[in-house]
Amino acid sequence: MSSPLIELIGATKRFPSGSGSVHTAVRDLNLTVEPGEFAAVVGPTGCGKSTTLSLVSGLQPASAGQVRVNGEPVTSIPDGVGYMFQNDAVMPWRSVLDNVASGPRFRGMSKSEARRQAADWVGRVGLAGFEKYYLHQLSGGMRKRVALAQTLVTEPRIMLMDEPFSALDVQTRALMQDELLRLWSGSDAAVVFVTHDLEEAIALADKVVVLTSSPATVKDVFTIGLPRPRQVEELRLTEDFLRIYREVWESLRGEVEKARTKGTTDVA
Ligand SMILES: Nc1ncnc2c1ncn2[C@@H]1O[C@H](COP(=O)(O)OP(=O)(O)OP(=O)(O)O)[C@@H](O)[C@H]1O
Repeated sequence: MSSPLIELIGATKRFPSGSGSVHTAVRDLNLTVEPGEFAAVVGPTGCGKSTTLSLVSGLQPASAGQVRVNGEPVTSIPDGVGYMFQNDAVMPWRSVLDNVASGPRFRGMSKSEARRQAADWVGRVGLAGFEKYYLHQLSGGMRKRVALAQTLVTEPRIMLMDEPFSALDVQTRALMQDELLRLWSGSDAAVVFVTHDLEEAIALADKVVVLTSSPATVKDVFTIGLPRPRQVEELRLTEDFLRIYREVWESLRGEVEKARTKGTTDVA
């Protein structure tokens, strides 16, 4: 049997903290993600969600356990990984087109081919006509579309997304969620999507992974059998969605309460 595209086996991450002690951010975490699967990761604030992503991206080596991508141990940033974070990695001094072309250029593609592919993706994210604009001329939602095109233009096999839409207003956020689902559905990419927002997690994902309060380990994994294609705003009103929400929240709530007791003030 072939191994999953992403595999964390007993993954643990410790960071040095003050006075020579060690802080365990992630402990004995097991997780698999298959090609074409959309996994959302939720957990209390500060529990270790971003650290979990950084293990998959190779930005942080595991202190113990194994992290594999495509069956190979992760020792550096694996090929075929695209990122999208809360703060976009867009360059304000470059036009929309050149921002999107920068990834393929960095990977050695000729300027003309990179721009051709970038123009295609700018169109696919709904920004045709804005190729020559600079970032300050765009709304927050449009900048997010640029970031999405930047991520997708390299046709990643794995998309690591860390609260990419959390800075957007509610309506723009829903639009971007739909947009992400539409674009991802045409690919075979595996997605790991970290969010504080349980509704977002359920609306987008095939499975929702609930992490414990710090240190993060997997508490529960919920399969989300809601049919696709999905329109997130309509989906949220359905009985099935609310039933799943109650079920997952039941699991998450205990961890949020534990985190609060430990002194964390924000909620998942
Ligand atoms: N590079 C680092 N060095 C030291 N400690 C770190 C480092 N990165 C993360 N941590 C610690 O690990 C813990 C988990 O952080 P992480 O950012 O993974 O949590 P999170 O669940 O993504 O947080 P949030 O919900 O606020 O986004 C925190 O206590 C954090 O301070």
